[in-house]
Amino acid sequence: MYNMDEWKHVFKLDPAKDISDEVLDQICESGTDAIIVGGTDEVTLDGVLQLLSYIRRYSVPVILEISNLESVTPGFDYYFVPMVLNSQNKKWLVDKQHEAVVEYGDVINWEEMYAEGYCIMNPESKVFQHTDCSLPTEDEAIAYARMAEHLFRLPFYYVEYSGKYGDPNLVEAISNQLSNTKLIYGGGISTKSQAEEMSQFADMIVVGNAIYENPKEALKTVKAVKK
Ligand SMILES: CC(C)=CCC/C(C)=C/CC/C(C)=C/CC/C(C)=C/CC/C(C)=C/CC/C(C)=C/CC/C(C)=C/COP(=O)(O)OP(=O)(O)O
Ligand SMILES: O=P(O)(O)OC[C@@H](O)CO
Ligand SMILES: [Mg+2]
Repeated sequence: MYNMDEWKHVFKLDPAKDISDEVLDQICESGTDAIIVGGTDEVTLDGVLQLLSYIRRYSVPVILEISNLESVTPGFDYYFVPMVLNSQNKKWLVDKQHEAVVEYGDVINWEEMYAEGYCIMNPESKVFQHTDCSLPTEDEAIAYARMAEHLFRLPFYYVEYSGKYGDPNLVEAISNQLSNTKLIYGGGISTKSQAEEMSQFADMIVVGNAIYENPKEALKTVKAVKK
């Protein structure tokens, strides 16, 4: 339906956070390639449905990044399924996903599902703590990327700095290892120049918190990477 290979910029909206209709309209009309709906905690079915019905008035593709089973609903274009590669607890790597497939395996439309191998690099972030991660060294993060590409053949490897701007040198080093697996970078992008810098290396950049903190600047990140 859509060509994800061409996506360079996505906004991530958190169903647990308040946003005005005005900002939501601007996000949907910004020219971004897609909108991801997702967050770490307090993601409810009500919150997800509210965002979905609003975004659906626009033509922008909309993806649910699944954080819990209770908030999964039909109606999205795609579903991204996180697998946290640097979690110390296999619950966040494979068990939660396995539980979902045991229960709903017969009704899943696999064409809509895309796995994301997450490498979470900010120890201060909620998601790092929630999923019991350990901080990888640069070499270890590169090794996860190699596994994502060559062993697991994942569609996406997600370098996640949630809430903090990350290290462009690491993102560059990781990008040099990936050919088929797409590299997603997210975390702390709040200006045009940060968006430009990370999109030199990542296939797709994700802008989340800046939407809530400084929507005017967040909107400018779209043009910065899509010139
Ligand atoms: C379409 C349909 C109705 C289908 C029915 C069948 C069905 C239910 C299919 C689902 C199949 C499936 C395999 C589901 C997986 C279920 C699941 C619970 C997987 C676990 C995912 C996981 C590891 C979650 C942990 C949290 C996490 C990594 C979330 C990702 C998003 C993320 C990193 C958010 C960061 O949050 P952020 O915004 O930075 O946080 P702040 O609030 O601090 O800003
Ligand atoms: O909220 P920020 O820090 O922009 O991060 C975006 C995204 O990677 C969060 O999952
Ligand atoms: Mg967020």
